[in-house]
Amino acid sequence: MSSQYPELKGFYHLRETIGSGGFAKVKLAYHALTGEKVAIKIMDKRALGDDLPRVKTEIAAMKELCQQHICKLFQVLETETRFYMVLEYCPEGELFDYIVSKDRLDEAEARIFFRQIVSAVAFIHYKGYAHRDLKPENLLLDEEQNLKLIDFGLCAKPKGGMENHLFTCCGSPAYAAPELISGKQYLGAEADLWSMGVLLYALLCGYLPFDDEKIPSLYRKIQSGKYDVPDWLSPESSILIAQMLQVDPKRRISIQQLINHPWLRKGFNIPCEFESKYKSTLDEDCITELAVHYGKTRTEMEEDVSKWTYDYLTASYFLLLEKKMKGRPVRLLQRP
Ligand SMILES: [NH3+]CCCOc1cc(-c2cn[nH]c2)ccc1C(=O)Nc1ccccc1
Repeated sequence: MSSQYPELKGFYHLRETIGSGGFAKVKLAYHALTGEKVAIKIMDKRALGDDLPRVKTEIAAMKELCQQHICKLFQVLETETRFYMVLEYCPEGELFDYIVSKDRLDEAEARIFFRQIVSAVAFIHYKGYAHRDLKPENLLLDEEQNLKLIDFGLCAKPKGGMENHLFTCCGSPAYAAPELISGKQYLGAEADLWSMGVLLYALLCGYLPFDDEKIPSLYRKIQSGKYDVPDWLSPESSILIAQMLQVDPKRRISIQQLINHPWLRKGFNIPCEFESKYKSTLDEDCITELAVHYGKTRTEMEEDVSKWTYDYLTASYFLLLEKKMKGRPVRLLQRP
């Protein structure tokens, strides 16, 4: 296997393919130095064709977006023919499959997931990004059933901030906002809020609010803003969904209002926190373990790690930190 991916030899032990979408293949792998599992997204440059800029967009975004509900990027490798992105492993798969397996979620369970989705989206908006492809296939579950947002290939960081308009029509039709599919200019944050309304509906109902095999009739349904309200939806759930699925983006609820919404606070009584739980200071135990392994002083190791080059050292630091956050020993497997 590694002969096919010589660049990974000695650094990662590749295992089975765990996902593939279009131009990318995602494989389970073990990070050799820590023994931690990772997901490696492998993209062939030739197969990417015009989609090559999407990879650059995704890499640049994921380097900036370190948060507990965003799939963590650990390392980037580029060769003549390929890109590799070493990512946080989410063993419980897509939220999409979880919803299908349960038909639909009850309000309490939907609320736990939706708070995590709001946390991730509020964070990327705060950092000046719009995701633009929010859907259950792009929300993965880690071993503690926490959601991790993936696929920033279509995200946008409008120049001059989130108040500036976007033009590209993109994302998955069933989750796309009316203003986005009507070819008008739109605000990324407002389009993401619509997609989150479709997501919440899918969590609570187990099917989509707007659906049709033919794209033109799907678009008409979206632009009508009319959808079925099943009798199992509580009045509070229906009100929140209606506030998000407002055809006029100016009447649509904002992320700031959503964070404090009574439906989201029910049973929690605290707003959705979206600040990153990742500390900006370096963890001493991880630095010490790496310094010993590489035969450097702690100061030298702090300088090297602080460059955040997203090479094997960056991955080793983050994965040691993951071990620590999961209460495992902060130890590298191979001692010098
Ligand atoms: N719908 C998800 C299919 C698997 O894709 C991934 C899985 C993981 C993953 C799995 N475990 N941990 C992380 C991390 C990233 C991706 C991903 O970005 N896939 C993708 C996105 C756009 C185009 C092509 C592929």
